[in-house]
Amino acid sequence: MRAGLRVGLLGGSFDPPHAGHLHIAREALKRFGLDRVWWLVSPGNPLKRAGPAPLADRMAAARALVDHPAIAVTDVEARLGTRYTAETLAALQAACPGVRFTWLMGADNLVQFHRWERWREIMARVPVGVLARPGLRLAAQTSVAARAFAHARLPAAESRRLGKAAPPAWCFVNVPMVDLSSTEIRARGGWRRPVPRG
Ligand SMILES: Nc1ncnc2c1ncn2[C@@H]1O[C@H](COP(=O)(O)OP(=O)(O)OP(=O)(O)O)[C@@H](O)[C@H]1O
Ligand SMILES: O=C(O)c1ccc[n+]([C@@H]2O[C@H](COP(=O)([O-])O)[C@@H](O)[C@H]2O)c1
Repeated sequence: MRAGLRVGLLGGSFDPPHAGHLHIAREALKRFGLDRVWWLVSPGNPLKRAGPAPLADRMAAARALVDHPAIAVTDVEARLGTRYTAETLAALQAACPGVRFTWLMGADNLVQFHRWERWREIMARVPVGVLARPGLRLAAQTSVAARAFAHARLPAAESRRLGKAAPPAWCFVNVPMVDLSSTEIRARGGWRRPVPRG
């Protein structure tokens, strides 16, 4: 992989993937000055008790949805055997020296970011790009992590510098919002989990 390539990592359960994911991935490419976005389809969020649908189903649905040449769908965490984001980043940085990774997330995840394993290490490893999500813009910007790293916040007007900024650096961008969530899609039966056999 080309040294200096700027890769945004959008981790998620994608249970199921939806237009909101695609929207923020496209916005992140533009707003944060990235060359690529990789979706990291998670084997399972360490903070969620209920397991998601099988990884193969979520990967297939994500691949069917993504239609952009700079956005790739990956099962990197399953391949690396990592579950926590801090571990995943350490392994990716060791495997791809020279690639500049940026962690991407919706505003909801910044609200609870301080509960993630070794979250300060994540901030020290990579720039973090946060994208607006309906109803969560204020909560994100006043969250524990936002306050702890107020000194490392890049103004939205300079968001295109994020992809090559030295960490710690984070930026919140107020992009147009898509009001969709996997929870809502599951609740209306829009994602059929395979029925377990036996
Ligand atoms: N509509 C959206 N707007 C902004 N960010 C989003 C949106 N949907 C998902 N994201 C972000 O994408 C990443 C992966 O999200 P995830 O796969 O958990 O989807 P979700 O819709 O939030 O799922 P769930 O409802 O099950 O929590 C997270 O960082 C999340 O904040
Ligand atoms: O590392 C952690 O402690 C941690 C805690 C919660 C969520 N994450 C990651 O955040 C991403 C979004 O998770 P989710 O389930 O909200 O889609 C996904 O990549 C998870 O692995 C990571």
